[in-house]
Amino acid sequence: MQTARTTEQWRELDAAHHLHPFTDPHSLNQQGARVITRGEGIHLWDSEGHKIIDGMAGLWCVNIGYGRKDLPEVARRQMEDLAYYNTFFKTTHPAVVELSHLLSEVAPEGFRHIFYTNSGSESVDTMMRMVRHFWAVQGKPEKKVLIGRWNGYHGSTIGGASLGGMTYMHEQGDLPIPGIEHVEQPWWYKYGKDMTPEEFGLAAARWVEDKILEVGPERVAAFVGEPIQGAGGVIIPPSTYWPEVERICRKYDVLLVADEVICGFGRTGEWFGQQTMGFRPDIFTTAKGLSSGYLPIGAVFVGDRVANVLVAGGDFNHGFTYSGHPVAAAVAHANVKALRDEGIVDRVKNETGPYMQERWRATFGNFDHVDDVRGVGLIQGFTLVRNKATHELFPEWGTAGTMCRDIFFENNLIMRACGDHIVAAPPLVITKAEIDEMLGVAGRCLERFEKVVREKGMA
Ligand SMILES: Cc1ncc(COP(=O)(O)O)c(CNc2cccc(C(=O)O)c2)c1O
Repeated sequence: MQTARTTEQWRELDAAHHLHPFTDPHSLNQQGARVITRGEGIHLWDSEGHKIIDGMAGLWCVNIGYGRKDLPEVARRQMEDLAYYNTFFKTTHPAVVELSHLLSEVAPEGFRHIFYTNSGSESVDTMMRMVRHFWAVQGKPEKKVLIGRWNGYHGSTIGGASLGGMTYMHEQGDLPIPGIEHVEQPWWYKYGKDMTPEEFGLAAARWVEDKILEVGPERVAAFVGEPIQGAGGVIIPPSTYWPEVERICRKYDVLLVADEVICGFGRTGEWFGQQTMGFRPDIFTTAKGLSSGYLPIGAVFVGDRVANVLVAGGDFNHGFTYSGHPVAAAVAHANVKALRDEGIVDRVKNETGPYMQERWRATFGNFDHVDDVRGVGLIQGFTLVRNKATHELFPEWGTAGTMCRDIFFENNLIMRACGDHIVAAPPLVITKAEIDEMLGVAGRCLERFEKVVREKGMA
């Protein structure tokens, strides 16, 4: 529904009536929001007619690309047949049944049960209540502490924000809630420089063991982490980290949870990031790529050990009005089916992912203020540094990142600054030619960024 207005009119109404997430309203209203009106493949258009390369797939979510004609048609048909019915009180409907069956097929072995939500945050909160319920029904109600990582991101609900390790979120709303602990993140570039990455991965995993022993294994319900931290700046742990974390969780009988909201549905070149990073969780949370953002939906994949206890454990008193919403479920089914049947996930693994990683390193590997160039599949990043030789970061964390992000934006390219990490996660349908297009623009933007760094005397 797009009333014909000028950009200025949209901006004025937006400033008057719309509160944006994670935004300083005063600052935004001074410059005015960019009005995005259309999308096609990896490109967006704004109300001024600018064609924009969306190197972030929206918010890490439009895996299948913009402008699909099939998904709106699926939504229309489902809406006409059954726009809504709930899955409480012994009812179900074909859309959520078919989606559940399909998801059990694309999931790693041992995940046959799915609980539905409307977002990643709700998936995380669902998981938090589920793991505590899992131990309580087995007579261990005191086994309820959840361990996350500093600089991990698990959403913006009270539970998800508490489990996440973004301290600037904890400061708003008196978080974290009780029963949440954090360990340091497996960021080799900052914490592991005196070790090989492999040695650091084991050391970082031992932080989890130390915390379990500090809290007491009998009180720890689960350890929760993103296979690769996304919003924290694409922090890719060394290969030894996750297998060692899994070994430690098994040793102390602590459930292992993967938050796959970003890493899921092909982002890393496998269906799920746990497969790329080499570990098997007991539960994993998803959203984003489940529907490619075409409609809000999330899903918690429950492994057999937990599902068997839940199924036998009586009422799990949790759920949402829109859990398994018919239209969202139908669109998610069509989306996942297309990711599979059009070979999109396979192409990320075998063609466009390797190509992106090779071109990403070639494009950013030789700048004076860019280091730790990294990535896998179609999730990648690098860190802006003051001195590459000494690994010295810029003094005011985030200033350089914002400068660089703004230069991308001025050049009609969207990439994210997470502090001084620059990250990208384009739609999975990106072609090799579009990767060349995107990185051509990005490389020129980095040249501009380094010129500004020199002019400002930041080096
Ligand atoms: C790992 C993870 N877990 C949970 C959530 C929460 O999902 P919802 O937003 O749907 O409730 C996320 C979301 N990740 C997210 C959301 C919004 C912005 C950015 C960013 O990188 O700027 C990242 C996420 O990345």
